[in-house]
Amino acid sequence: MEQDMTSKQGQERFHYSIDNVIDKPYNWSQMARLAGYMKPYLNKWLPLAAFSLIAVTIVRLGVPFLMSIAIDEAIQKKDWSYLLSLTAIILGLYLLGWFESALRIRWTNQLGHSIIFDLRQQLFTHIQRLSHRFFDGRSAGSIIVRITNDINSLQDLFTNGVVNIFIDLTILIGIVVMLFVLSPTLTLGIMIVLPLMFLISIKLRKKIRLSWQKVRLKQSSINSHLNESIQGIRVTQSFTQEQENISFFKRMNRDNYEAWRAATQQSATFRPVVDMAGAIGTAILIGLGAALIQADHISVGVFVAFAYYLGNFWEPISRLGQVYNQLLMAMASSERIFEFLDEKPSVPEKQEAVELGVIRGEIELDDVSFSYDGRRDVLHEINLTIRAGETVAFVGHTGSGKTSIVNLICRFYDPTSGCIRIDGVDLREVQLDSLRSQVSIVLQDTFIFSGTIMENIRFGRPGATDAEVMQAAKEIGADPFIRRLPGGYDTEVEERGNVLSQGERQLLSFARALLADPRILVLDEATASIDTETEVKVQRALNRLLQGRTAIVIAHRLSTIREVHKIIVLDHGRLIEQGNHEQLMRKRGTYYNLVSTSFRVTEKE
Ligand SMILES: Nc1ncnc2c1ncn2[C@@H]1O[C@H](COP(=O)(O)OP(=O)(O)OP(=O)(O)O)[C@@H](O)[C@H]1O
Repeated sequence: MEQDMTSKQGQERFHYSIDNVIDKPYNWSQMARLAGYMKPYLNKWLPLAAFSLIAVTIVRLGVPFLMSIAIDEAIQKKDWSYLLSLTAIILGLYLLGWFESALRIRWTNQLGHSIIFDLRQQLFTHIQRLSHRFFDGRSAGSIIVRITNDINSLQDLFTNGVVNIFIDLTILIGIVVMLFVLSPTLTLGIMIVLPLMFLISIKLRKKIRLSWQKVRLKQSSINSHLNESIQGIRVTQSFTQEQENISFFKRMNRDNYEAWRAATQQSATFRPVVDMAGAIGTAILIGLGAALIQADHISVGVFVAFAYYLGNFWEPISRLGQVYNQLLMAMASSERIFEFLDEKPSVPEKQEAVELGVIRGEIELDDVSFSYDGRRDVLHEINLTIRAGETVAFVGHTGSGKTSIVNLICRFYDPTSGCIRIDGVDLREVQLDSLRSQVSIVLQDTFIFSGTIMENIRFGRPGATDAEVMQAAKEIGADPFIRRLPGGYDTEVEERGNVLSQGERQLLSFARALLADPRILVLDEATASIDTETEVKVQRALNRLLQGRTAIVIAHRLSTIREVHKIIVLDHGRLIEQGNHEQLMRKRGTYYNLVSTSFRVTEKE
């Protein structure tokens, strides 16, 4: 079932298809897989778990039993020294109970957090390696939700749930056994309420579970929307859509609030059911107990022990209900987490993949066709050779397939048919790292990471020294503007590098690429118009960057195109012309038309 945010007022601008309300309560193989995450910690925690289990059982079962002895054997027989020793033992047991619970809270928390740490790390690591295809189909928000919310919802289970299940079950069984030992008649009398309680609670549980799932879905939508609306805030403001955004958020926020309210209300009905069962049980105890005492079937001590045991009986039942809920929530979350973990990269690395040595940088596309979705081919039988050290420009109308070829050369995707070779080696045969470490991409929209300018350039080669970073910046011509910044190379920039201008960001990304010193460089030239002075700087930097390596430029500026060795003209995914500027101009074909229509506006031919 798809969850979409349909509006109460017609068509919504935003659409989130995120998750489903899962109505199948159990998936044991999944639970076993989840439990597997405890394995590394078992050696360390099992002795503690065993200690906790034994200590809790002794305390919870022992105290009421000793009370009954104290009443029947010491108080009624006025044996004060016996009473004193029993009191001392009871106090000792309470002390043991206190020590156990303090210890348990600490270690179960540690266990839970360790498991959550592992799981989150594993999920993040896995996602880092997934292919572009995975990210094509998902919003960043929905991925973030899984790494945060879904994993958080497992936390409760691992910190309290797992351990409590064992302890509570043991106590429950222990109490029932003790009650039967003390008085089977009274026990049977009291247990009459149990089936009734179970019936009501099973009904309630299902409702409660579904309503909590709904809460989670609403939160996921909120998170996805938050992510999107903050990333897109500039567009929102420039189209003055803030009001619409606010009212959409308000609706989602209200939905979330309502879901919470419903879920907490439903959850709150469970406790009274348990309490009611407790009250009925107590009433039966008093009535039936009094009759049994009168008839000399049980002693007063046994009666008191019963009251104690019963007091301890309902709490674990109520807690088990809670754990059951946690278990179901965890099941829904783990299903989503495992779905990501099971996602295989769509460009798999072969077991026997070879490591590319230092490449010369010759690229060959041999009859390459490609489709993103398996339905529509965006590249058709491309044959192309780029010699080592050559600079090649891809030109063509928007959507003609320029970026797609580049995506294939970096092996973000595999061709549907045909083959791509670098220095004669099929890309499907090589280790991805050894390929990608020698190919750099400079995108139009330079991504700036939070950190200093220095760190941002160093991203190109993490091992580079400060001097090397500065050298790269100098060669590119970024040094003067960096030095003019308030903190120079140590100026902090934020995620999108808002303190920098478009041209400055480009120079920064060139410096980054120069530092990486790749054998193959792919450059998606920025389309945004920049002033002539910056243009000259960028062009000079570009020439420096392209020197001595194979370079592919998705070109948007005539000044760049004229300097390249070869121009490849694409049209609707087909390679239709290639040659240098003069040759293609003379041909008066597509390139000629492209230049006269697209480039003349901004530049003279
Ligand atoms: N991730 C994707 N999933 C599905 N289709 C895609 C994807 N990326 C691009 N396409 C489609 O592939 C075709 C070629 O796109 P491509 O990005 O290669 O064009 P381009 O020549 O680089 O265009 P532009 O100059 O606008 O960047 C387009 O029709 C586009 O709709």
